Amino acid sequence: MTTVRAAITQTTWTGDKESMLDKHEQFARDAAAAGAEVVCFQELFYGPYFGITQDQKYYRYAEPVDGPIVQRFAALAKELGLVSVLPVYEEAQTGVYYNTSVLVDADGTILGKYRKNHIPHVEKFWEKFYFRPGNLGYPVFDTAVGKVGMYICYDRHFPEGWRELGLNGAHMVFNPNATKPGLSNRLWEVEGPCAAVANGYFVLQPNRVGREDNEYGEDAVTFYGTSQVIDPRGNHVGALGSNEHEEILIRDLDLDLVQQMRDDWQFYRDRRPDTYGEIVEA
Ligand SMILES: NC(=O)NCCC(=O)O
Repeated sequence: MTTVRAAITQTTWTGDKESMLDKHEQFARDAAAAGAEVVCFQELFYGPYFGITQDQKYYRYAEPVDGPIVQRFAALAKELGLVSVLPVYEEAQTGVYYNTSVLVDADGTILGKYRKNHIPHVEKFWEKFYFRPGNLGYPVFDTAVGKVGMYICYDRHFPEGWRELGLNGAHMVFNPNATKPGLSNRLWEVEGPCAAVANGYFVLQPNRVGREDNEYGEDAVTFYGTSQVIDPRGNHVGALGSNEHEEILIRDLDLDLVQQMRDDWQFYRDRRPDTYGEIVEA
């Protein structure tokens, strides 16, 4: 059996970037001490979820992917031998911003990045003010823990991207989130398991938790946590995260399940791309 010990974290905004960075460094250290080989943080992990409002001041949270934040956590990944998925606010060039996850291997090498392709612009998720849609497709990377893909929050409503990640060879997909009560609750329950079974891979979904009180006053929202890890048969691996508290979820992934599920259900054989032409018409 090939087992990977994975960690995902759910945290609450402290009110400042430096303490968020320190908190996540400690979480990575705690995860590694518990034997984790890979960690994924929540969406835009070191900032508030500023999509609640449209305010230029939040552009200052962006930095290049070779900037100090990624450098710090790449050095930490190397020190801890921990594959790390780092959801950051990327400034690609002056005034060009993406919602990005950077993937760092266990030796500290920056393997690449995924840029969120589907950008929401609905009540309190005003992301088109902050991000260009991604332009890097759906890459999958060979890491020390296996074949890793990434997909970010609102992306999860789009089965097409999940499928691309499967076709590109993913055995585990990390899907960092910032979602809150309301329309998304039921979707949160079904989308991860559906993606896992349809594509025969593990889905790992950290979500923010708690109220971002100190940031938006009366407009503040409460994120519901309940981070989850789902196996290729659609079952939860361990319990969901708390819906109130910060937490590190540490879960053992039996990677043999990927092949077993794909052998039992021949979805890759039986899919009919020749009948799906309309999907790729704009
Ligand atoms: N962060 C983000 O994309 N939120 C959109 C709401 C959702 O998809 O749950």
